[in-house]
Amino acid sequence: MVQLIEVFTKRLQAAGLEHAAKLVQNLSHKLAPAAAGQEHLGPEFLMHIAKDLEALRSSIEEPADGVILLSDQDARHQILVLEQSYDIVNQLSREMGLFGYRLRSVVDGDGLIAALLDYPANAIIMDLDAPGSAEALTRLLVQVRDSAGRLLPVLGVSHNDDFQTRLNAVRAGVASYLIPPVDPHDLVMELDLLTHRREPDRLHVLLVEPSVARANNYCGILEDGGLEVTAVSQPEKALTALQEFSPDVILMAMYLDECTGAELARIIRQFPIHTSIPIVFLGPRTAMDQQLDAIGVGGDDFLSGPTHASYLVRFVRIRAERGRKLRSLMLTDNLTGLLNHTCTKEQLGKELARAIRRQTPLAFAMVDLDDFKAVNDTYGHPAGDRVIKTLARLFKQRLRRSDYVGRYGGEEFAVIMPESTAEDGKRTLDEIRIAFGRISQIALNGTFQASFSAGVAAFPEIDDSTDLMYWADQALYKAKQTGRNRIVIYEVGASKRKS
Ligand SMILES: Nc1nc2c(ncn2[C@@H]2O[C@H](COP(=O)(O)OP(=O)(O)OP(=O)(O)O)[C@@H](O)[C@H]2O)c(=O)[nH]1
Repeated sequence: MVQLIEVFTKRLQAAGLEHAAKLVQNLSHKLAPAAAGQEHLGPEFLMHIAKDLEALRSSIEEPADGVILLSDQDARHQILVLEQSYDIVNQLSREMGLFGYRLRSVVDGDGLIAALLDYPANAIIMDLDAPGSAEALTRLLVQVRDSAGRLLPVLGVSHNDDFQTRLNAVRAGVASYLIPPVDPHDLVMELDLLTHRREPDRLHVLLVEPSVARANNYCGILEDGGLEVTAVSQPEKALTALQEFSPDVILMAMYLDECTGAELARIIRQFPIHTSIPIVFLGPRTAMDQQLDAIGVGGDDFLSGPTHASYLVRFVRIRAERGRKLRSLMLTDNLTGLLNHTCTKEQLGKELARAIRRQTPLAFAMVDLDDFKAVNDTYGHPAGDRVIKTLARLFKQRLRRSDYVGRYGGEEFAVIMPESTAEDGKRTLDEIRIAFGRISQIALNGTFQASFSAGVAAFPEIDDSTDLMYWADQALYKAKQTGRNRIVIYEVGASKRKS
């Protein structure tokens, strides 16, 4: 019997089911005296055994039922957890699973190293007190690095909040340090930061240059320097390119065919969304007066040729980086990092134009947190802010990269889903709604669940962005009227136009 348990435990460990293995061992220790007739098989004892069996059953289930893992995010979302408490692992799996993280747990350092051999983890959460000493922690993390073949971010959890222990952790290479009880939301936030650093997209340059030879020359140099370039020769094409490519900087010839560069700059600056894009004029060294005139009407700088290739690339890169930073400050919401109200509306216009041009569907949704006044009144404004941030994070994780989500108002969001019908949009939002409802929102005076309602409208049924917003809002109103915590599609035929 003892041998049987040992073999079975080893098989469970080999399958990566460390917790199940530990539970089987505990169970066998409890059953041994009963088997030897030294324990009375009363209801209390049997209840204990039943509880252990239930824990064993759930330890081999998927970490969080209903978790929808986005396939392209799987690898980034695999996390190894070194933690001996089954309850803590279970709670983390459940809550973090809602954000798409899949956890595999181990109970000691050896288990951690063994798991790294066949589990492509992207980060480690570990009880820093488990290795026993600072030296053992350092040794373990060196082993981790050797086994993984790369540096994995380690989030440490420790009961010790003193300077020396923190210093030991930093020296061992621990990236984040958390004190229990650990809120799974804090872990998700840390993991998002550590594991979702996206390679920044290449800096994008819009070149407005009527001479084909000069345009080719600039494109060649800038592209060789790692920049992405869209070149147009006519001024009116520049406006369309601006809409479509959102460049980080505009390089513009002083003299264009239909107008001057200064005139085109003035037109560009008439669009509020384009006020932060740096404009650099290209022209001969001699035209000092025109240079100053051009800068006076909204240009940012002047580049007179001929210029050395490496200087040109550095010059443009610096302007583009600054342009991108400014743009992100202007376009995103402080609390959530989502697009702000103005930018969301602009983006809807762009995406709808694209959908009309390509004749592909587009779903648009207005989303509003339910009974949010009561949340603020009962749990306080900071708890309310946290709910807003949690939903924003969930949107970012669950939506595709091609979707856009903006904070439209205080507790109101807008979601743009290109290439999605109203039904597709409803399905996606329903998955997010269900996941959101499962998240425990933690406040100082209690734990609660929050929900949201949404209304969806779509192209081609509706082909105007103001109408899309209006009808999505009407559908949202209906969702609220019919009980909240639901997604309602605007019904075509109810009345197609608002006027
Ligand atoms: N914490 C927090 N609360 C906000 C923020 N913006 C708006 N709110 C609050 O959100 C609440 C919205 O309340 P209502 O418009 O009455 O709607 P509701 O209580 O959510 O009810 P329904 O929308 O009908 O489900 C108000 O109490 C606002 O103060 C914010 O940024 N943070």
